[in-house]
Amino acid sequence: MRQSAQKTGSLRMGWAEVLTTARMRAIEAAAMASGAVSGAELMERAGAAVAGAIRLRWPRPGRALVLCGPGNNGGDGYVVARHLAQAGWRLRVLGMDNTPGPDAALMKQRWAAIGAIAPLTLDQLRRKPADLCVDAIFGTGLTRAPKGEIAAILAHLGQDRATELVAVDCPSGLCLDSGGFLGRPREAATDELRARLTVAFDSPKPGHLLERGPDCCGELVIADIGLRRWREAAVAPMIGVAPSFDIPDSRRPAHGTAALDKARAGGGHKFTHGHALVLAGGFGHGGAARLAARAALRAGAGLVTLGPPRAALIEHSGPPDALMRRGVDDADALAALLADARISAVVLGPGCGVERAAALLDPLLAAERPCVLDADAVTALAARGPGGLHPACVLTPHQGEFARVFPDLAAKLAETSPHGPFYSRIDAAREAAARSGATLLLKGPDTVIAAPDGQLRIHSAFDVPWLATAGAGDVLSGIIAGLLARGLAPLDAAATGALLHAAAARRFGPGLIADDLPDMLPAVLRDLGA
Ligand SMILES: NC(=O)C1=CN([C@@H]2O[C@H](COP(=O)(O)OP(=O)(O)OC[C@H]3O[C@@H](n4cnc5c(N)ncnc54)[C@H](O)[C@@H]3O)[C@@H](O)[C@H]2O)[C@@H](O)CC1
Ligand SMILES: [K+]
Repeated sequence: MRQSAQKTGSLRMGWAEVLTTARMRAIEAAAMASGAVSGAELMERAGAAVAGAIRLRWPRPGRALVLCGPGNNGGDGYVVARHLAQAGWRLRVLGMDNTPGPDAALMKQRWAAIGAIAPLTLDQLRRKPADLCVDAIFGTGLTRAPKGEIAAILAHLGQDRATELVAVDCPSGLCLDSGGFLGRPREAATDELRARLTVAFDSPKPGHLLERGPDCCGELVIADIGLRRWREAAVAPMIGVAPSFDIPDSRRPAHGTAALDKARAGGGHKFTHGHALVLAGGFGHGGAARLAARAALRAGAGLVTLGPPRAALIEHSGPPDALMRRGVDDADALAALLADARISAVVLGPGCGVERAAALLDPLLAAERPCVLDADAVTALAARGPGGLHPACVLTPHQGEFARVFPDLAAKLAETSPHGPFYSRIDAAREAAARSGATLLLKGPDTVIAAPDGQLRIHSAFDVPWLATAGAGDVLSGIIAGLLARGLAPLDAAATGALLHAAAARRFGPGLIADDLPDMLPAVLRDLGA
């Protein structure tokens, strides 16, 4: 997501609902069935919103080329053309030679009354240069990979970096349920469509936030077209629980901080803020655990104990003095330590060593304590299989670790197909959470967090590429553990943790190293009013 998405009123509140394309269609259908609004009215609002967003960014009218596809996305395009022409733009409209549905047909007719429609062909596209090109070829109705002339047109648009591209709902070909381009490899490609601006309707879709979506949509604007009443009335059976996402720089993410407020309401004693235990590895490998422990302290855990083998205790004698240290040699020692019910969260994995992580996993799981399983603990899980976890476990794999534990799901995630929707990171995280019985946070700039009951959050942080730095994952584990220790539910702890982690990186800026992250947390928490 680029910067000005934050300026749209509906997104400023922070956690927002993300709609799958099926749910979006159901909401539109409910609105139209109510008789309160017609499909044509919705299309007028959608097209007007796109034209308005264009005029805000390019106030001086120029030459615009509008490409209209065979369905309602094309219908929106004809509305955009009409509004831009009325605002003094010089228009060329290329349209598919078909009979669209009644709403799009009406919009085509309304445009035809004031301007020409040339055929949507590569030849026509190349004829005259334009300052701006509006892509209204395909939106949420894309079911299969574009072929033939349309594929050639999209390839041409992908290669043409000189014309500003504005996408209606999405760059055409993008699968809005996954963020991949149908029929193309899942990785970035040099000729993929890169819009400067994408105007989507009512709510973001997963494809705007995942995989190629953020890079290819450019600045994302969510236009309110008056469907909110039906979205809020929509009940779960339509499509299950909708995921949420965070917007960079949002000041007060309602749900995220609500969870923190609740945790803080416990009172002032250090034990009411929980006690996090961070298990560390052998001598010389303690840096990762120290990062996690510092982050757990900064995230507000009342007490944090670092637990290396006794022989490695000496390595941890430096600051912070607020940190407690306790030797944990083996499984028996951990079981004994966890007999203290005041230890309310545990981190296992960062810098731990796979063998030690595997040995400590059994007593940790037996204690049924909220825990974060990261790094070497995830690798250790791969050997024994992901079964037998519990919902208070938060598993935090990056893509590579995910593939070790869930190779079949990772393989599905890498697949491309000519038909949509693609198997998405949402599908993979949800399936992995259900299979393991744990809360799963699949790391990336497009972090997806799934609870075993199907609840989902998306945390989009494409604007902080400098967060991909050694040790940042260890800090994330520590933040989540700190929040778990304070009593947040696993899904809230993981989602709020991802949000605080990215916000800390954003506040620091480029040049960040993982050591800087924990110490940015007080400022971030202050900003959030938490
Ligand atoms: N339904 C509504 O009330 C509203 C819809 N809106 C617009 O409508 C769009 C969805 O409209 P549609 O459902 O008509 O879908 P699209 O306009 O995205 O495209 C669907 C059309 O393309 C065809 N198609 C799909 N894949 C193809 C391929 N690979 N090659 C050739 N043809 C292909 C389909 O058979 C169908 O005719 C949204 O993205 C949005 O832009 C907006 O106007 C808001 C209101
Ligand atoms: K489009």
